[in-house]
Amino acid sequence: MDSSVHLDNVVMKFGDFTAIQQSDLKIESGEFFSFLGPSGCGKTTILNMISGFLDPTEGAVKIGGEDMRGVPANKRPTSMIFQNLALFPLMTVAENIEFGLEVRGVNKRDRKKASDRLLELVALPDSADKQVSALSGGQKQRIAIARALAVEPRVLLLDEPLSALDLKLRQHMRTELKEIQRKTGITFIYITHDQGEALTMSDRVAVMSAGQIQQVADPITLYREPVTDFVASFVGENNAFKGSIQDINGSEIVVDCGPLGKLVGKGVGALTKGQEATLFIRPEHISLIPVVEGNSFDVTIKEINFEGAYLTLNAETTYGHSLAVQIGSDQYSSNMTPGAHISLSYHNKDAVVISGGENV
Ligand SMILES: Nc1ncnc2c1ncn2[C@@H]1O[C@H](COP(=O)(O)OP(=O)(O)OP(=O)(O)O)[C@@H](O)[C@H]1O
Repeated sequence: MDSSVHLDNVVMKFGDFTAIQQSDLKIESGEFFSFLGPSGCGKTTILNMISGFLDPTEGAVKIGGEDMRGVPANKRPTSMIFQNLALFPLMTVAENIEFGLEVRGVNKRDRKKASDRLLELVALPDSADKQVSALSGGQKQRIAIARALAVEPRVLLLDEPLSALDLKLRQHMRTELKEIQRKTGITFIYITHDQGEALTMSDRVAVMSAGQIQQVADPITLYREPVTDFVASFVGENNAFKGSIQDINGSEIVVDCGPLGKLVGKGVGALTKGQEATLFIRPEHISLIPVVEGNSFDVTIKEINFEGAYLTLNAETTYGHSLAVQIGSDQYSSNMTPGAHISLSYHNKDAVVISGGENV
């Protein structure tokens, strides 16, 4: 069955305010897809357009190729899991799961069959008769998933469903959610401001900022090849050096970073000489060992933290630019203390140069 979701040139306006700028995006059938972005960027608005709680001002949402204009929320092949889960506290687990089926007139035997199957799927086979109030946070989470799946949606919409859980449980539930998605083959559309969640679970992620989709890619591509300065600074940690493009040699871009000197990186998108640009280097790509003539800078160590396999350094260049560095513990030497001066370096291929830099 086609469970793809197409945002066909949708725009969402609230009065004069454009919450979602024109977006065209196809989410494939059976994909685990996330919208990632800071608070207020429009994630919930996108989810509400898909579920039918909001009608796009322009364009259309298509599910399985079918135009959803005029189809009310309760008639769409979607199910939603909310941040607060919205379980019925005075009902048993089975009653919660079966609720949607009961509303649809499904008989008791088939309802029980469905809830038994779903409790098996979410690894809580013996809890049908338990009261919801007696469950732990993680168990409630799984029941919310089972309840949402009971009505056999083609698309499951998840609105930051892990945000109320503690860190350890949240990390565990990521694996579980991914596993449930794999077993059911349903399209999962997940919204979050937590990049760890988006990157670990998703096949693809759309990074959003101020109502605009900035980049759609698989997690590794997003991390390694960000196409906008917003994505480069929002996804993972990054060091940003603003400057202007001095030279272009094929894909290698020389950025004049003022007093810091000339730094070289791989160009992303169309770039021209003289243009303002930002060069990004990940903390783990900065080395203590001189790797390339020219790509180096002298810093003062401000803080050093031992994290086991690696060390993190907070450093500052002579010109007051702060820098995050991550190095293997094997590179540690006893003279690396706060106040010490060291030289850092990186490979050209590990830095990316992106036009602009207003978000940095
Ligand atoms: N009904 C509405 N009327 C007017 N403005 C709205 C309405 N709903 C959302 N907005 C605005 O649209 C923008 C996007 O909101 P949305 O809730 O989609 O963001 P979000 O990324 O989900 O944020 P959060 O992570 O904080 O939930 C915000 O500026 C919000 O104030």
